[in-house]
Amino acid sequence: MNVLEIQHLSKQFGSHQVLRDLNFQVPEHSVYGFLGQNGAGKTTTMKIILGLLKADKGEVKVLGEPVRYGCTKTNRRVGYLPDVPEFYGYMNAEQYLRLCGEITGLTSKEISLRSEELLRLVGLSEEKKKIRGYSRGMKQRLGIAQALLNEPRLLICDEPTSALDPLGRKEILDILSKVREKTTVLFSTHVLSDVERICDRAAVLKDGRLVLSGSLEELKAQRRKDSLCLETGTPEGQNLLESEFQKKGYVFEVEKKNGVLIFHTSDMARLETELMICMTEHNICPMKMEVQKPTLENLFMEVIS
Ligand SMILES: Nc1ncnc2c1ncn2[C@@H]1O[C@H](COP(=O)(O)OP(=O)(O)OP(=O)(O)O)[C@@H](O)[C@H]1O
Repeated sequence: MNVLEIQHLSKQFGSHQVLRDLNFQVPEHSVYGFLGQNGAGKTTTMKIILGLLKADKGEVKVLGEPVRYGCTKTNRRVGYLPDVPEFYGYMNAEQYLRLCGEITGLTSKEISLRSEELLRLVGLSEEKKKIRGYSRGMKQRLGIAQALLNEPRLLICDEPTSALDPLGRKEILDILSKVREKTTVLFSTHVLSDVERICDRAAVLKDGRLVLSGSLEELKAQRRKDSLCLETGTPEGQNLLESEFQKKGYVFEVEKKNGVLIFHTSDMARLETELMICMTEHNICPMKMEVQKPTLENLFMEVIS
């Protein structure tokens, strides 16, 4: 089942077309990475999902129910962590969650039980100090606890790891990874390693268009360009291999970088076998041979540039 469905979504600010015919679905219990450079339209999309901005065209459905601008009905099932969450600094975490619980109509007992569980989840159960003394990472963790208080079916986090140090980033990613058992997570980021670490699906937004979307495996397979780096003893050997293998149908490209040949291929096994045969026949001695798998980073650079 899809927790979130976005169809033909478009949005313009003045003459600036920010979103152009966006289509994607977020399946239940997935951790979905929403990637894009600064200004790509990630926050705009999230605000439309939350009914905080009006779309010009298209439809957004949360759990099968259409989202309407200004009508927060679907938000009863959605938790939201903005990029810079704001709190009452004079409260401690427990007091703050109690206030949020009371506003959302939870009973006192429900608030106590859920706050205890959530503060444990985000590593703040022993933290008694006022929120004004919190680090950025602690505030993000408290923001996640707050967003989960109402047991949402969809948790939306806007760049939850940006501006955090590696430890803070890891803590947030571990939490998001853990909560997928209970909810579905959509989070925006421009940090690819975050996506590779915890997401099962991702979409890449560029100039308001989705240039890629799917499971991480599907994404990598779409642009599968395994490559093989080869160092040989002599420039003559290199030149021969370069010209021989450029002609092969299963080799997209042969690059030469700092004395290393890089073969981009659709058939790694065949490339390895035929390279070995060719090198043996021409007495070319391989110094180093290394297969490089496509990473999300390479793929992102490919579609963004
Ligand atoms: N209310 C608004 N009025 C006019 N332009 C806006 C408004 N909100 C956003 N924009 C513009 O829309 C574009 C997309 O902004 P958005 O905040 O959605 O991008 P983003 O992908 O979240 O970027 P970032 O990573 O920097 O947060 C930007 O060029 C931004 O300046």
